[in-house]
Amino acid sequence: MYRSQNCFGCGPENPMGLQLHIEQQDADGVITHFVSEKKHEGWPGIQHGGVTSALLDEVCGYVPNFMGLVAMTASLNVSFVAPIRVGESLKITAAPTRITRRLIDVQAKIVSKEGELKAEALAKMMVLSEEQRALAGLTELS
Ligand SMILES: CCCCCCCC(=O)SCCNC(=O)CCNC(=O)[C@H](O)C(C)(C)COP(=O)(O)OP(=O)(O)OC[C@H]1O[C@@H](n2cnc3c(N)ncnc32)[C@H](O)[C@@H]1OP(=O)(O)O
Repeated sequence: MYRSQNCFGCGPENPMGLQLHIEQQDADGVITHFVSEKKHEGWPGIQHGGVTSALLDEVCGYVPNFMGLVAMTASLNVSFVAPIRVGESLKITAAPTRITRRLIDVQAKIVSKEGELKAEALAKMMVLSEEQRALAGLTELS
């Protein structure tokens, strides 16, 4: 399990970030909660799609992270199913659908408090080799 204090998604020291607190839900799944604020707006009153994508990306990143693996998002395919209103409380989950040595496929979802599906994503998380970790400058993680 690795932490990055300044991570845009989960870093507690990033004042511009989403400051998500992500927990392990079961063996491999993860969960977090988020309330959309005015600063996350795109169209008036509606959460920006980039914020939605960042929420999904972050929970996908925590699936390999909880497995003790350093991985990066190789691809993220997002479906924006229904508008997310400013002020809405959201539940965000992710779980692996396929695990191989180098690639972990992850499915993530955002649902409202009432259980309405708002967005979903399929991500391919690439487990970094030692060489790729060094190239990315990620050898000193703790
Ligand atoms: C605690 C903090 C949590 C943080 C969560 C946030 C997560 C993020 O947002 S990470 C940031 C965004 N992502 C990035 O910046 C990644 C940028 N991309 C890269 O660094 C590289 O493209 C990387 C590492 C993904 C893949 O590197 P590359 O050298 O192409 O991989 P390589 O080792 O050669 O490929 C391995 C296999 O994967 C396949 N592959 C590579 N990319 C992809 C892809 N996008 N989709 C599918 N397959 C892929 C290759 O074809 C290859 O297959 P095979 O072995 O059958 O030939």
